[in-house]
Amino acid sequence: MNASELKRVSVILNPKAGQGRLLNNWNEVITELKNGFNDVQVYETTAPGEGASFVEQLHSNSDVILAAGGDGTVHEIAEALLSIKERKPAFGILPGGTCNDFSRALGMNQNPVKAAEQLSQKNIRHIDIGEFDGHFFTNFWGVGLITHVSESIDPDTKERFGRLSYYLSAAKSMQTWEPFEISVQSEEFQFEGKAAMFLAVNGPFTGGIRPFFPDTDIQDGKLDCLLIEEPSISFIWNVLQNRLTDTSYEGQGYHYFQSSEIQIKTAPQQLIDCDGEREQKTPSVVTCMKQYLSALTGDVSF
Ligand SMILES: Nc1ncnc2c1ncn2[C@@H]1O[C@H](COP(=O)(O)OP(=O)(O)OP(=O)(O)O)[C@@H](O)[C@H]1O
Repeated sequence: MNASELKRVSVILNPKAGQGRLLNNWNEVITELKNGFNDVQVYETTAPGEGASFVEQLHSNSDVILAAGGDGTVHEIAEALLSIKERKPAFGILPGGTCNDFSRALGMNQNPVKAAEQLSQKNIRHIDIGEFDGHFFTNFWGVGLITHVSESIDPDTKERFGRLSYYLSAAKSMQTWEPFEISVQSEEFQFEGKAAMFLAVNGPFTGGIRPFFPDTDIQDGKLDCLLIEEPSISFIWNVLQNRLTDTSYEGQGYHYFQSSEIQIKTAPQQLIDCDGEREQKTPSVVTCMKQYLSALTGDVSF
């Protein structure tokens, strides 16, 4: 698929995402998109799951499908698109939620009008996608502390404090976390023991910040993985200083590695957090599907 073939765009809009943030300048967003594409159609969702149904209806008549909303909308639409067996339209994001982690990974401007301008440039890249047990993820797969953090975010706090609510919830979860037994098996790294969290990421942003995984590459066919045995203040300090991949910190309760396939077993069974959605449980085999999706990207060096 090359840029000149991208003419028909279907925009799937969650008008409720980020308290309707995208609607503030929606006419300008559409004007920008029409500068780049011949045919721009908008479909508004009215309930969870409708984004996926739109993808099923629209994919054969669209060159590009844009997810307009937050990370939940992005996950739903990307997963539906990735499940299509035939030719897949290209994927793009108009960021409209709280963290917009995967849109940041694709280099999208967080101002929706500017993001529409970037999309109209038709800068197409083939990007990696995560897969586990028949499901897809664009940004991350995790168990342990990360699941507790997203589960304990209070919707009112999220509405008032936005991204800060993730850190407030993380601080709360740090006091109540419980270790679990984990077995991590991959070609590059093996571990058996107690842990607080295991995370495998495709994009570098988690909770809207980059320091967790400064060096990720979403075209290298590998996931960046982090195993934390016991979270500590010194660990958080390392994270905030952007030094997580510095191997001299190995042995201080965390392990960082890259891999394209990881087998994870836990006891007791753990709820998986996948791009912020929490439905499946361990055990799992998590893999990276190299350059599996054509995506419209913004200003980012790959
Ligand atoms: N009209 C709608 N009303 C309510 N929920 C919807 C609607 N359309 C889509 N949804 C669902 O809302 C969920 C959350 O959406 P999304 O993550 O985009 O917004 P958000 O929660 O405001 O953003 P963020 O996750 O970044 O905070 C998605 O799972 C989506 O399926």
